[in-house]
Amino acid sequence: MTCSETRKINVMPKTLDGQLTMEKTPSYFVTNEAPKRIHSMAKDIKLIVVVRNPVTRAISDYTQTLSKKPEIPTFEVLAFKNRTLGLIDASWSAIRIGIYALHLENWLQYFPLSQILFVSGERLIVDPAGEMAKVQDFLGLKRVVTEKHFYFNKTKGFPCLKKPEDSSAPRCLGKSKGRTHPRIDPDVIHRLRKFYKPFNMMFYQMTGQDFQWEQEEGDK
Ligand SMILES: Nc1ncnc2c1ncn2[C@@H]1O[C@H](COP(=O)(O)OS(=O)(=O)O)[C@@H](OP(=O)(O)O)[C@H]1O
Repeated sequence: MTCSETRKINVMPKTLDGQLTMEKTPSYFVTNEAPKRIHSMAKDIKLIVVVRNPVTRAISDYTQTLSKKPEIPTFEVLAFKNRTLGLIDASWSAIRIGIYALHLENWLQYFPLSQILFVSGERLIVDPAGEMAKVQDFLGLKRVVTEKHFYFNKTKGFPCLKKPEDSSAPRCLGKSKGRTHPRIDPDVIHRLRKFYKPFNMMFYQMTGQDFQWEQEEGDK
């Protein structure tokens, strides 16, 4: 266990009877050592993974880095090992993270599929209550969060909470969620879609869920 993981466990509140403790670290899904370590800590843990079209995910990842380091090369430059040959750079983290089948394989060495819930990032935007129903069912909770808790915020362009527990005002996610993505060369998007297709197919087969990423028109 790393120092930061030990620190995390030490600061986490004790779970009392009738309570669930949740912890969110997106990087665990793509960290090789994570499944083994988590399994040795809690074999019956429930795992939730939010996945979205890996092409959009890569662009979103790049957009986030760009906001912190505006001097980085363009997405088109970073995406290729050799653009003329159309050779994608799968070692670039923005691209590697989207090879979901590869990461899942690692988790399935330690956890059965029944302990993992895959939430569609696309459905979460168009039907947040529907996806939240699946989450609550998976966790064995009563469906407390429902349709009536969400509204679509036109300015933000995303669903927001009508009234969170801790305040009387509606609340959307912060400015760093739902940023406008830069325009990416359609040829590059096309090449990336081709690159991900076999991995996506493998992922659908492994999870028994068709996320329909091949049907989408744009990158969103
Ligand atoms: N309700 C709502 N409001 C705002 N944003 C929403 C919402 N639901 C899903 N999303 C999408 O979540 C994306 C950001 O999530 P991240 O994966 O970057 O978050 S985190 O790093 O795991 O904290 C973010 O990606 P970007 O659009 O690229 O910013 C959103 O598309």
